[in-house]
Amino acid sequence: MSLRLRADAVVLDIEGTTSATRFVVDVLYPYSRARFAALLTERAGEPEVARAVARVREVTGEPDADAVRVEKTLNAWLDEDRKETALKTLQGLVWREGFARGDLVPHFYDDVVPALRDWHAAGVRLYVYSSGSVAAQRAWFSSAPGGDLLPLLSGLYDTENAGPKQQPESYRRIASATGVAPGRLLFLSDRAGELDAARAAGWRTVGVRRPGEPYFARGAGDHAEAGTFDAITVVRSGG
Ligand SMILES: CSCCC(=O)C(=O)COP(=O)(O)O
Ligand SMILES: [Mg+2]
Repeated sequence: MSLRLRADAVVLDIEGTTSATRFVVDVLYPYSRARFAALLTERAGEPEVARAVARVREVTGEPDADAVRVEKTLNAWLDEDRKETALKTLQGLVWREGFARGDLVPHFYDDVVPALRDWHAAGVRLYVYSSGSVAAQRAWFSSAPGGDLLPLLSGLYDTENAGPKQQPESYRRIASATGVAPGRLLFLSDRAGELDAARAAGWRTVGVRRPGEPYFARGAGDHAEAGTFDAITVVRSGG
């Protein structure tokens, strides 16, 4: 089924929406898991690492947790696929270097990049809102196989600068930062809980349901649905 929606900006979820969850879980997660010990010991003095470690200790209520204990916590969160901000910050630091070295190449579903180029060419602004950190998002989109996609993007949001993805307040914060009216923002995500929160903030929503994705069977609740990005036509104000 194809959808035609009025919006001035599209906000993209990554995992399960632009890209395969399997790639994130089978490639990115092991890559970070194998490098946490070195990050926590050799780079503990870097402000970003120190801040994230302090947050891990705060969340777990273990103020004296040493590097080994923090690593155990991070790995347990990875096993649960818990979208904890401190975990995402530390993963982002590791992945950024993996992408820069060419160890990692991001995955995008085939329909995604052509649609992003079309929407951008039509004057639709594009943003990202993902649990993956802004550092990870920047590395992800700039290392896209067909060339750097960052010039297409007007802004990047994560759980650090916008807040949790299932809370309407996060979507209000993003709307206000972009200056786009909530009713003109279209959020694409694989998770009904995120779509519900966006709609509660007055946004338009489309559930992206791709066969094989973990949330495919659960459906998108009562949100409009699309199986691929090329099934979505975005029409700007006055268009
Ligand atoms: C390049 S972001 C890596 C993906 C990730 O770690 C993640 O948690 C994505 O979650 P999303 O909110 O995009 O479903
Ligand atoms: Mg997702």
